[in-house]
Amino acid sequence: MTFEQLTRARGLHLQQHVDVTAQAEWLACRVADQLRKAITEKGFARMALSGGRSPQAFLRQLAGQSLDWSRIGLTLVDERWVDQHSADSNAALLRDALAEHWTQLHWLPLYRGISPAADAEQVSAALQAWLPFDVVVLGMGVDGHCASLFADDPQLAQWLDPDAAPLCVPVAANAQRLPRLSLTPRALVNAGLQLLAISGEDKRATVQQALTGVGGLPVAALLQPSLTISYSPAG
Ligand SMILES: O=C1O[C@H](COP(=O)(O)O)[C@@H](O)[C@H](O)[C@H]1O
Repeated sequence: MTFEQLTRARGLHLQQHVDVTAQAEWLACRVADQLRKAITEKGFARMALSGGRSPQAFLRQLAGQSLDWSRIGLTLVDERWVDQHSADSNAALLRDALAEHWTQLHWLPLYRGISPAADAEQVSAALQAWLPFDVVVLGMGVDGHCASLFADDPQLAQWLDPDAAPLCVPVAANAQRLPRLSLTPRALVNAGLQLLAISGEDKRATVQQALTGVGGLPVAALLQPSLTISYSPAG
């Protein structure tokens, strides 16, 4: 089956873009519309965004949207356990991209500087009052990790449990990566708007593999029928 056929068969939506610029514009408009809708209906909106290298163009476009930022709560789907001065901080990526709105919006940090386990507990408690999110924008590594849910994490099965997983979990360091904090599918599914933004043939091949159920890829746990996959060829 082709990628298009597979996504359709699994009940997912697929939005394809001619390039990363068109993708960033579409994502920003779609996210802004959903935030406005939530603000109109409830008086506030809450969203969780991804870090990494991919979201920069989307975040720049989002910063240019006309929104009442004082009614928007923002957090991350994952974070390296580093403070916001580190080049590895996902919080710094969002803060820099949304600098003009930062003092208005309500920021819920994942990193709190106590310990990964204690920080995850604090975030899980805080998220109780935030869920379900109005908007979740996921990214994905070419290895199929999503948020900071990694295939080689010995605790992955625990973190993917849709009923019993904590909302935010500490992800242990290994030779390849720093300690991290990650939201789990229990926190990330059921959002009003759920997007997975990927770019490039290699990431598309990874999602295709996850859709066929091969390889135990963490992203597979998030490929729910309410999800829209936004795809562009690499820029
Ligand atoms: O580690 C991470 O990687 C993924 C993908 O990042 P990218 O650099 O390939 O865009 C990202 O979604 C996640 O938030 C980040 O912490």
